[in-house]
Amino acid sequence: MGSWVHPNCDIDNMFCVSLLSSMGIVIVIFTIFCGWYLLLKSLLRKNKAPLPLGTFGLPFIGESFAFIRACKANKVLEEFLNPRIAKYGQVFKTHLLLSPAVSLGAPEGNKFLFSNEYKLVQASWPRNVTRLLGGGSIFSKKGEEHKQARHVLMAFFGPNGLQSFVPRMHKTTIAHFAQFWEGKDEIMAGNSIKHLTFSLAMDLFMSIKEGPDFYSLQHHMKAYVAGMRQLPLNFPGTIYRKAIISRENLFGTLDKVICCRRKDIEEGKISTCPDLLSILISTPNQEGHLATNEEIKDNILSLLWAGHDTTNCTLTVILKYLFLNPHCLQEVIKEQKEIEVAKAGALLNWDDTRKMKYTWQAIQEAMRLQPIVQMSFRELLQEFEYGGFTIPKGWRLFWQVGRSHMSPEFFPNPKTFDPSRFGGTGPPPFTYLAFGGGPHSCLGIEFARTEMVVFLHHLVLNYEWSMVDPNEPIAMDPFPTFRKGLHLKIHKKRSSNFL
Ligand code: HEM
Repeated sequence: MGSWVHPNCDIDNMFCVSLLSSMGIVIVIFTIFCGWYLLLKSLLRKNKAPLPLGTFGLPFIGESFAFIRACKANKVLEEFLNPRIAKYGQVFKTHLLLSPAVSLGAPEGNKFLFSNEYKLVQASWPRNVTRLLGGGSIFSKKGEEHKQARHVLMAFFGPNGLQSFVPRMHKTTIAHFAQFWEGKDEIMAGNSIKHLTFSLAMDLFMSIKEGPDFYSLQHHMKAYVAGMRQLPLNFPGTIYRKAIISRENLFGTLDKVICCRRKDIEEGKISTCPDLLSILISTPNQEGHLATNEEIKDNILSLLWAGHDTTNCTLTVILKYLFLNPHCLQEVIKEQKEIEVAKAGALLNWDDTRKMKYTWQAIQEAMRLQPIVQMSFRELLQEFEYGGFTIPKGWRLFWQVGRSHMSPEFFPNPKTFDPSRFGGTGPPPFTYLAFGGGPHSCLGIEFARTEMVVFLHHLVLNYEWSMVDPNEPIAMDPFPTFRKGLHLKIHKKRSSNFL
């Protein structure tokens, strides 16, 4: 009995057979090719140094959770680095924040990394951060473009640029103490100092004093900065989405401020260097180009982000170490008194701040014991060999600020707070990295140094302080933050010369 067959069925069957056999051929060719490729790769690898020891951890997540947990607990060295160094050696591989990564060791690894910027490695920030910083930001620039951006910003952040702003910093600091510390016997120092460093940035970056623009920027900065610590989940209701919206709101205010300033400069109503904004508007890069509004906005936001919490967290850490080491505090007071006597009531200037050598040593020592920025990443531009290992292109190098800070070889009695380590020629090169190193080292180091010594000048001459809980724990958020806000008892020693 003949079966009923659709007239198109034979054609379909033939088509299926030929499709299957073609696919079979493709699969066979693909398999041969892959086998050949793997064989070739393994033959080539035989002549190459091996990959560093270490583990990539879980699929996709890698060792990110262990790393983030150690960072948050302020125990990167003890809980993440040291166990791996003990197991795998100074150079080891891991998998962090969605990418294979290698730690090179210190100080040799630091030297290697910083001297190969632009050549073998380049700065690399996670996508969640670059999306919020914007393409015009110095943090997003690579190679030649980075050099150009840095050149323009140094017109403000270099010693020559900053000199004229020191008396203004001192004045704002005095006003801050009068508003927030005067008449109090207790204070949450973390909040107060955060407000001061924000006020200084507002004033020196854009000449914005407390008022509607100040409060609007302060409000939106909070949500913006919170987004930097999130995965880039851009959905309604996520912290990341809120940060993106805040960036747009911040841009709204900045647009208005930049527009007014351009007009004032064009009409000759204002000098071209009363603050960072005017300098950015009027300073061409080495190729003669002026910055666009987008670049100016991206950079101002980036600098507010990079310079605000870093400096205020550092100041709180210093207050702790000076309180716990009264003999060092006495040295700081002695130095500041000598400067004050010589000033005879005038506001501090640049030269005064450079005379505050012991105070600066105490700040550096506090940052040795408690690094503020914990680590950073670089992306590998090409494969290279280091320490007997092959490091493949596309992996990331991650360096840790504190890796050599506790080494007795470079810092004898490493747990002791001893500012004099930074006297003379200071620690050996590439062992102390609180402000990074190489072409991407901290752009704001002189700005931060000046803010901090001016703050300490006023504080130690006018106030005594004690920590309500000397064991108040510090969490990394992402910078060292006292869990209770650094609760201090304060006592005014005398009425200030300036009040
Ligand atoms: C005590 C306070 C500060 C600490 C501990 C600190 C630390 C650092 C570190 C470790 C780096 C290097 C990051 C890397 O290599 O990937 C860096 C870079 C940077 N810092 Fe700071 N910083 C501080 C204050 C500031 C201030 C006040 C500003 C500006 C207002 C600033 C702006 C920058 C910028 C723009 C970069 C990137 C430079 C570049 O890529 O060329 N920092 N900082």
